[in-house]
Amino acid sequence: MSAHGSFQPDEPAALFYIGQHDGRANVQASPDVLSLAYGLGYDFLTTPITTSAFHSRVVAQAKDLLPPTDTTCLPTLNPLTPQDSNLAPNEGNSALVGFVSAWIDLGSPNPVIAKLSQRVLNAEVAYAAFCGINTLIVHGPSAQANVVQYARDIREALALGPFVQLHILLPMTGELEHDYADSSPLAELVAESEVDLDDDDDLSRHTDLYGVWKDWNTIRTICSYSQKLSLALELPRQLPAPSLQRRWFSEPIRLLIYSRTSFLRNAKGYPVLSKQHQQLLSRFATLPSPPWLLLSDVDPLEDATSTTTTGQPTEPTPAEAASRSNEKPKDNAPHLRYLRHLQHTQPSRTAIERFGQGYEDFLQSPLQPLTDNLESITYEGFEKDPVKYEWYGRAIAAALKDLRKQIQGDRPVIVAVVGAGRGPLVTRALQASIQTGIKIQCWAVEKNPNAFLLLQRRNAIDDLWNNQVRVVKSDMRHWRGPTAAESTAPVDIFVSELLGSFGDNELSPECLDGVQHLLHPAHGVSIPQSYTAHITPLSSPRLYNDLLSRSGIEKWELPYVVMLHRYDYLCTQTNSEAEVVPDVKQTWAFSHPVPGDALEQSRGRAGGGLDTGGWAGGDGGNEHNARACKVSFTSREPGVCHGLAGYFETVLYAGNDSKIELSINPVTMPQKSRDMISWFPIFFPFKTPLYIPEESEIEVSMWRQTDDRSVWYEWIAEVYKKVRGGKRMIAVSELHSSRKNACLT
Ligand SMILES: C[S@@+](CC[C@H](N)C(=O)[O-])C[C@H]1O[C@@H](n2cnc3c(N)ncnc32)[C@H](O)[C@@H]1O
Repeated sequence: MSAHGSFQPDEPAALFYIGQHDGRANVQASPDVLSLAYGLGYDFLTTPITTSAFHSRVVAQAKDLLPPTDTTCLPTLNPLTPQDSNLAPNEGNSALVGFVSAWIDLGSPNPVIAKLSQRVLNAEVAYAAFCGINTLIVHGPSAQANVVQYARDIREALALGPFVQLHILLPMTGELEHDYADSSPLAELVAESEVDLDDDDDLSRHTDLYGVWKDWNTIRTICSYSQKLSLALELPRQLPAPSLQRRWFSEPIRLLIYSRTSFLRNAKGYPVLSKQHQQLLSRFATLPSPPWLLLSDVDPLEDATSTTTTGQPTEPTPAEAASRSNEKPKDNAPHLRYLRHLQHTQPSRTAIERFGQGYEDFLQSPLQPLTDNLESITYEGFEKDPVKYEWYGRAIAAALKDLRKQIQGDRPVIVAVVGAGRGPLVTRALQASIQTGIKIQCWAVEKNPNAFLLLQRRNAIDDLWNNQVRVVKSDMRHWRGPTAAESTAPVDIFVSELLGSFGDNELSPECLDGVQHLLHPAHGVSIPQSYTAHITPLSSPRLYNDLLSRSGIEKWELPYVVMLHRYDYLCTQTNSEAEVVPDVKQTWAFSHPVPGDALEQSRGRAGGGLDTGGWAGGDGGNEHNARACKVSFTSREPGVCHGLAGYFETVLYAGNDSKIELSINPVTMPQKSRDMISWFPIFFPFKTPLYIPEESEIEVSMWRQTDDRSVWYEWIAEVYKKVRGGKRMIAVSELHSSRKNACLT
């Protein structure tokens, strides 16, 4: 393993050694210490930036100034002297992670301490960056700190160097296992001074399960979700509730800190992690850039190597040497070896995880197969789906059996695959005919000229379709259907796959409307018969951050297709198997053929005629495909909503004794179409993240709008806090609209 952590997928995360994580007893990183650490298998080493001499100097300065007599004249800090830091610019520094002094107290209620702390932070960050150490860890705010002031200081420090990366060290829960809150000698001086802590400034932030997360949210919000800011999260021995684990998983954690207390001992006395810890680590290991693992307070270099803190190995005395030769070889780094073992024995990935590797949290514009002609490689991607075509085959077979009973005589059943692509559904239709023994006349209609060529080739191959298929190059809305000479009957079954991640977002309703007039009026079947769109509120700092870094304002007004990976559902419920699942609500539904007179009425308004195929447009001819909804969600835990995750479900065919469905809704997908890989979810972003307090309601309004020539979506969310006897509105998002990027019909 290289000395530098690499961010390649699958590559095990790098590990660090640090001494005491409060930064005071840290081993000073000399070249000797570094090579000893590498020898043990560590990749990086942490180091304090300044010395104890510097600490003493600042404490002395603080004592002189306390209690503050004139708070308008706050202290400055003299520039660093050679005694203040052992660091110097050096090539090896890229393997070091700097610890900003743990004894500062940013945001202290005492103005002298707050100011001195800020000056120390700036001096240390600037000097570390000057020396080439750009990865720096800063302790989170103390229990008494003003978090807003703390965050403001961090924001200033982030600007001190172009490559500076600050990792805020926070415990996963509010329980103070370490000295997170009160280790600061500077803070201790407050007690000696006459400045009282405000009585209201209680420590309740840290007794609230989400208190630490709330602090983090304040810090990163004030730092405008800077990409230079991330988290070093310290893991307790007992992990908190799964909901809080999921929340942290969605945050930009670059370092996971395991200290001695995170480990248990197995029967042989070796350090191991609990099952829950292993599961959490496995989850993090699935990330394209897994966090680095930082071992703290374990395997001290001194114990393992007889190394002094200056890095010089000490000679054992003759007596020590004699006794050591009788000992069995000592495992110098059991914690490290154990974590390496876990890294190399991670569970294998699911079908969708393998398929989506490299696409995690990657925002893509949805396909527009109606306006664009797809590439062969895109079709090839669809065709790899192990579930979708199988289910379509079953649906066609079931429909054939049901229709055979309804069709008079023994004429073949007319099956038309509309939007046939390269023909996988044509193959399934022919196979269903063989399997059921029901004769069909098969049509393949495709508007993409390149795919049309391939369809003709496939048809000509004896072993494939053997010229059984009538291949038509046409937009389905303009197809006139089989002529009287070709068929004595209208189409019995239309088979199509025109669905996007949100069901109707690739204009399946508009396309199928345009061909519906060719369907047998009495018993004609559309496969799919219906589809529904679904949403749930999502927290994903990762996606929000990605959008922030993109140019243009239109980026907030578009839905994106994305394989969601680093996110948290804000509203959940428990299913019948006692599993926590997202609360996913339906927005609207479409079914085919369009029931009743809806189509005719719409067309009538538009002045178009059914027999022309397609509609004239512009006068409400597509109004029957407009939709609107208002759905409400409850959030028990606090969070931030960055957008809405969208999904679809479809009934391919529900017949006399079968119901064949596909779903990408995470709640129903395991039962309906597990392992299907053709669709990732869709994501509707919010330009301004919405803070969601605990016990609140999120009301989402959504529209599918049409001006007859195009279709677009609009979305908005309102947040209400439940109060006694009702609810009070506390936030509302902008009204987003994809009209400027509408899908053309
Ligand atoms: C998502 S692809 C599915 C292709 C194929 N059925 C499959 O499952 O692999 C949709 C196909 O429908 C075609 N298509 C979309 N709208 C169409 C229209 N109005 N008329 C004809 N073909 C259309 C596209 O060119 C594309 O080949």
